[in-house]
Amino acid sequence: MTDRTPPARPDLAVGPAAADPAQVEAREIAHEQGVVDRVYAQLEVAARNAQLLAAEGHSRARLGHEGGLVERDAMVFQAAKRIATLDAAHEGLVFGRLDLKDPAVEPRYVGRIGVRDDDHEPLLIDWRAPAAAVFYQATASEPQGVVRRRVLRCTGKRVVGVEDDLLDAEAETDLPIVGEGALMAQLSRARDRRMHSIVATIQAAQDKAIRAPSRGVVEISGGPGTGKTVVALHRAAYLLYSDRRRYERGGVLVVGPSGVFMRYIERVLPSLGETAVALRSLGEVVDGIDAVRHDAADVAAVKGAARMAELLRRAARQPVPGSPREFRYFYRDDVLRLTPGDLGRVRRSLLGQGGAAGRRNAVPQARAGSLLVDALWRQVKGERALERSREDFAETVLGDDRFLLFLREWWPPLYSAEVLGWLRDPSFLSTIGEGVISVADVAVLTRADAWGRDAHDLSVEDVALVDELRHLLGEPQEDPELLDDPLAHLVDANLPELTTVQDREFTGPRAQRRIEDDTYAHVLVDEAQDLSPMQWRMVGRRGPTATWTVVGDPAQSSWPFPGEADAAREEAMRNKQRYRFHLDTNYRNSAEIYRFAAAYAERVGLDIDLPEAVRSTGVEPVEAKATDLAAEVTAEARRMLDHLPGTVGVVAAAGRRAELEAWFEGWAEREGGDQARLALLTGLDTKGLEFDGIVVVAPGEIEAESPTGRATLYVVLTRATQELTLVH
Ligand SMILES: Nc1ncnc2c1ncn2[C@@H]1O[C@H](COP(=O)(O)OP(=O)(O)OP(=O)(O)O)[C@@H](O)[C@H]1O
Repeated sequence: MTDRTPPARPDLAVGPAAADPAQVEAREIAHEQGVVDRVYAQLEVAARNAQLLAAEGHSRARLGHEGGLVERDAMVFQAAKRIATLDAAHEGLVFGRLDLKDPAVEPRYVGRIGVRDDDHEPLLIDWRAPAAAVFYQATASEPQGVVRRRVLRCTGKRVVGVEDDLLDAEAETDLPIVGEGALMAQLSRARDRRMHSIVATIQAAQDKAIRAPSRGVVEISGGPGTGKTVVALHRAAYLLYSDRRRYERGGVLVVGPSGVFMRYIERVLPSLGETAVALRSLGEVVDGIDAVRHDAADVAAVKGAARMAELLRRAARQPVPGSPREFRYFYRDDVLRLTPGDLGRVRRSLLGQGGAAGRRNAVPQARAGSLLVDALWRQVKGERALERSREDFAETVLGDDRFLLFLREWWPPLYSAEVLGWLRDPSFLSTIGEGVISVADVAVLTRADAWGRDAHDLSVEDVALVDELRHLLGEPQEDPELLDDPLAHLVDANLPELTTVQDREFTGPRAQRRIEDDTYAHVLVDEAQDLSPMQWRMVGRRGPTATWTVVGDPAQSSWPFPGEADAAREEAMRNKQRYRFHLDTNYRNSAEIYRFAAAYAERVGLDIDLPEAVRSTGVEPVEAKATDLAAEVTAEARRMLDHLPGTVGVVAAAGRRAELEAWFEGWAEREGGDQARLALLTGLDTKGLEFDGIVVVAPGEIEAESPTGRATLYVVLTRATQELTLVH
């Protein structure tokens, strides 16, 4: 079922002057060009005015009514500038026209932003404004007063085509109806390396999700290619428009599966005039970290599990591995000794002082020093010593290099990546893991391939753990009370002796923002079915008071324990109200390709959400048996590149990555460097992406790669718009 009931499509020209279709089209284009020219001219005027007014000073801009106009014009100017630079080649500023039944009402033009004429009458309506909603919601069965909906295809400022839908066949009108329908024209276009806005052809069911009220959590579900991602991005633009103050100030965070995916979607919001959005892949959610490497499936399954939260909570309370376990101090006639038991008591008392969240880094070194001095003072027995006051004693101890060195080692500021590194040690892991993780978990986490080379070499899965620790430990900060530390001169020189190689390796001086700055006013999670419980905790921290958009399709999930992830997702949403939207038309795949993918999914027992693919190409997917895999795959990729106008993806199991690159060495340059139409990908890399042609290398290997390999292969099979070849 398409969202819009197919409109009536009579002969090309309706009405009295049934003329040559090409002539009618040319006449219509010329007319629309006149309108578009007027809009651009007015935009230039607005831009000049905005510049002049802005030059008069910002302060006026926020005063009174006139000020409001300045602000608006400046916005128009900014948005227009971005549109002009970013998307002129693909998408025009004016894209829609509505002709209403009431002949007294002038046609309305809809565009990426709103533009008014000199009398402040709307010349172009912002697609997000209430007056534009009918452009998307009118259907042939419910025309809502619209007779004809027209989509203008522009290249830059030039109108190159129009596509009409006659919505009210009963209406008495002599409006000509031109073209094949905007949606089909849009869906058949060649794909490039970027996702484009669908602002001209948003379908009614999609529009409902986009314009849902900015409350609680909007959940968008649907099978492959139903527009979940692109709809969610348009929703972000809609929210910024409808409550700019709240969302621009509070920030909008978009979380997606990979860096490749973030690059794929990064143009959509700027092309809608919005740039105030943080786009982060799961490996980049924590400031200053950009992890791209994935752990092996079994390692990822342990690191992402909910039990890691308790494991890390325990780790964050442990003594620093390798730090001194006791301390002796000679004072007058006394030998004072802090035993492991004494130090444990002081540590627990300090941990109790880290604020409501019990954060270790929130307790300054000076506070730790003072408690240790108390513990020492309680042991002072000798008469000569007791002649002196506690203050004298404290001054002596705190001025003693030996004590200060001990203090630095025993209560240092802790970096989360450093604490994560402690988990590499089997005995540390066994101590804190008792009753939390299994022997099998310990075996997985202590395997050589479970961790990177050092604290900076983090996997995507590690990032959620680092974030958990950041929130358990608090920000490491220089202790202001120790800034004039008499020991400062000593510390630099002595650091190599003070810490083990491992300690220093895991002490990352990463630039981090403050924890309080992590939150956003809106959080959009794409491919939500893939988040592990630990990743839900990380993302949840970004939006305790935010509104949310959550997008996903459970059948495409690469997380093996959905129950646990659902619980963590509930926790992250904190009982917010849900608004659910379901999309059921596949706009990506040809009907032939999706039929093939759906049959596969059913055969292997995936519980799929079955959308209807609306576009048929007559080209069935091909399965080939290769005797020489490299030769077959490269020949097929060559064939696709030669006759498909857009992109081609070659997908193989992660284990074949290096081999695949060798097969295609030099191809990227041949196809035009960065603009290359060819991409080499692993199964997981393909999440959320699409290509005109897909070549799957040894699909059985992708299936066998992880417990969720079948779901991954289903994702791969649903990436192509035109052609799909599997080489076994
Ligand atoms: N209304 C529309 N008009 C034109 N194109 C559309 C429309 N809706 C979706 N599309 C196109 O369909 C393709 C699939 O959209 P999108 O990637 O958002 O789907 P998805 O549901 O997130 O897919 P998946 O779950 O498989 O990753 C994109 O090329 C998108 O531009």
